[in-house]
Amino acid sequence: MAASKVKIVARLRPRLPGEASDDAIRVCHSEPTAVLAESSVNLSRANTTVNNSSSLGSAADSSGNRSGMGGGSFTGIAVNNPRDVTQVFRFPFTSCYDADATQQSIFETDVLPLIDVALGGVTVTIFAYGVTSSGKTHTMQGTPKDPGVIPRVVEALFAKNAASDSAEAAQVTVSYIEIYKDDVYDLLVARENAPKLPVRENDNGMVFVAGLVSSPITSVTDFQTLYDTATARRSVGATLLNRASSRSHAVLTLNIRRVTTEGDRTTVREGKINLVDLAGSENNKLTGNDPSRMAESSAINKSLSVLGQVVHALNIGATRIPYRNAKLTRILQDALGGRSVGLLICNLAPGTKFRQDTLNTLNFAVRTKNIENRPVVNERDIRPPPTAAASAAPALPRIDLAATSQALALKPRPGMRPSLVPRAAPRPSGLGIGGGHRMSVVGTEAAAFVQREKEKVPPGLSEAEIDARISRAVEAEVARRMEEKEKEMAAEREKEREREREAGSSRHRTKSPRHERSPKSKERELPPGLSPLLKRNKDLEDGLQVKLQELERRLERGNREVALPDVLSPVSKKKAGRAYVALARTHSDRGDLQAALDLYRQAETYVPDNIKLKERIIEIEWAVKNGKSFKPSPKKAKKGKERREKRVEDMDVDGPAAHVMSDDQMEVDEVATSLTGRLAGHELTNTGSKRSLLVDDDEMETPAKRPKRGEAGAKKIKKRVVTIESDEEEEEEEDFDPDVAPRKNRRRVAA
Ligand SMILES: Nc1ncnc2c1ncn2[C@@H]1O[C@H](COP(=O)(O)OP(=O)(O)OP(=O)(O)O)[C@@H](O)[C@H]1O
Repeated sequence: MAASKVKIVARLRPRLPGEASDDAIRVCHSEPTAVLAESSVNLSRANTTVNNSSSLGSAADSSGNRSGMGGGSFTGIAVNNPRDVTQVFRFPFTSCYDADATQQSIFETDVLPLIDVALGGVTVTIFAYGVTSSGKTHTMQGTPKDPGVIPRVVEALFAKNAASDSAEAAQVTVSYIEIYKDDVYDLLVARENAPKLPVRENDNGMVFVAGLVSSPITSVTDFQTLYDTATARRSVGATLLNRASSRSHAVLTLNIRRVTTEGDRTTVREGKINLVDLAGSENNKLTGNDPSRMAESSAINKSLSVLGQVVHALNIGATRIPYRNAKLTRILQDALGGRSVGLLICNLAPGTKFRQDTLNTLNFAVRTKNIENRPVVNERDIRPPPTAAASAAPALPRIDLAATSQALALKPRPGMRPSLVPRAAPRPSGLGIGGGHRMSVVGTEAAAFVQREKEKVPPGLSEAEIDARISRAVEAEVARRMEEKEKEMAAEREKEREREREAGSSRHRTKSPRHERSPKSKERELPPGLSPLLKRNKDLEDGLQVKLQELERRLERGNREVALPDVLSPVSKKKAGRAYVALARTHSDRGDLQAALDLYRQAETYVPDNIKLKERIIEIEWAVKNGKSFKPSPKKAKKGKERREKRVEDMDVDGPAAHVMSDDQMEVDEVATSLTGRLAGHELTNTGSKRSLLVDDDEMETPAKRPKRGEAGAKKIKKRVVTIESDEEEEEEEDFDPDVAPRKNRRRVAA
């Protein structure tokens, strides 16, 4: 099949009771561009664009329109620039729905055509994206009186079944998962019995959730019963913005198997429809989240941020797409640059309060628009044609035969049933579970197993029943072998620990207790990005130890894609983000906008929720794309800013005012040095103070030269005066304001 771009539609929900009425966000249907200002921005051209030339165009009138500009017409979403009322951002969409749009119209226009695609053997993924309370669940699930996309898809599927020849009716099975705090749960299983399910990848690069129930349904009523029970299990909670806010991402999958006969050719097609209701990105200031909601919120925001990174990586043609950084993106891998046909419904909430979130959503949408998938038709010929009884057989619970066959490394042989799914070229993957142990058996052995199972099948069974039986047997066999392997690996790990204990006690006999854990041997095991940080810190704090163990576990599992932002504490992330912003700013001042953009994007990976940063990225992207220069808007004066001088002389390094480099400083230091090869920008300390890094290397205390924390004895450091800019506000989110210019050489050191 030809490449297919993800289709994007936008839907603006109506105002809810109590929401102020304003026109910050508008849906335009074929609106003459003559009424939109020249300075408004067309975001289709430039992914994300902002026109900095505020001198163009006139102020918007009360309806947001302007006069006297250009020709043509515009269909899409118009958003007033929150920072400059003379500008309008325009996001063109072929399909966009305003507050009056009905569920029926969205379904008929954009969803219904995809059902035939799935019936043709292709995977279709429809997902609802948007800020919390923007109407995602309303769009996907709806209400009993006004059902959304999910119930309508099922209804349409069975309506098509009823209208077609019974021999060609689709057999449908359903699975339903939620991803809550980055763990996957089966919603078709009662919550108390639902374990966290592992996400696995077979040798063909197909990602699947292991152990997931897939239930057959034969009617809309069947589905509704199942769906209502499962939906009630979904994690929902009240926030200030939404009384029933989804605290998880939910993915409902309809597996569709269809047998068609044309002449003497009988074909089985297996399609899928993934219906994804994402949790909404959250601004904790607006949601008023308590600590438990905050934890959920941070998991939600992190996974959505990874989704944004995946989309960005696909857009720039990166060699590494960070699918593995969140379960959400692993599971949606096929829909993002994979083999499925995609539809993204961008849900938007009206009003100034949501304007920035709306811009973020639309920015994401525009990036997603460029993603190209390569849909694959999952079909195979069956000879001889099945009997009528076989085709009309009721659907049976199925497992992903393709996935399990792959797990068993099945090689189709003459006479064997070919795989249902086309084979892609094997992709290099991680080391697999257990540091290189693959959960597979030798092909011939597996083939022999299936052959034996086939021989056990009593005569007279339908094709579907034979499939189901073999699938179940294969599944049981895989589970048995995996269990065996787990046991073997556990025994190996135990032996390894035993060896380590023995080695440790022999070291203990020959060395002092201080050398019991050799830092050197520890460093060898660390991922390359982390070891320099730890090298400087002999006494690892407990939290870091835990993270380190987690990293080691991940490495053991073969996940090589551990990103630095995953392992830093929130404070360190903030500081690392600031360091990148400071560097970006210096590049931007020098006019190297591309480098600045890359650095701002790096900063975004550390502080994905920072709105000002997002705005800055949008602005610079536009400037880069259009070859324009970039002038940041002048920095607003900050309240309460004061300079104070700290006299640091003859201090005991263990004293409260001691100038000791913190772990966090080291991390920032590391980021800054690794980026530039020398120190630049600001060094940020735990106290919220900043020191310029634009100093000669030999002026800087390197960690090696610094007195060690906790070291006995009052070591003195050189008498000097350090001028430190300190500002309590600096720890606040606003401090990421990309307009903060790097202060030149704040640090004056007097010998
Ligand atoms: N098109 C619409 N028509 C009428 N009401 C709507 C519409 N869209 C959303 N709503 C209402 O807005 C509120 C929030 O919608 P919903 O729960 O679907 O948001 P959400 O994006 O799923 O939020 P969260 O991410 O927090 O789960 C609900 O009360 C819902 O009924």
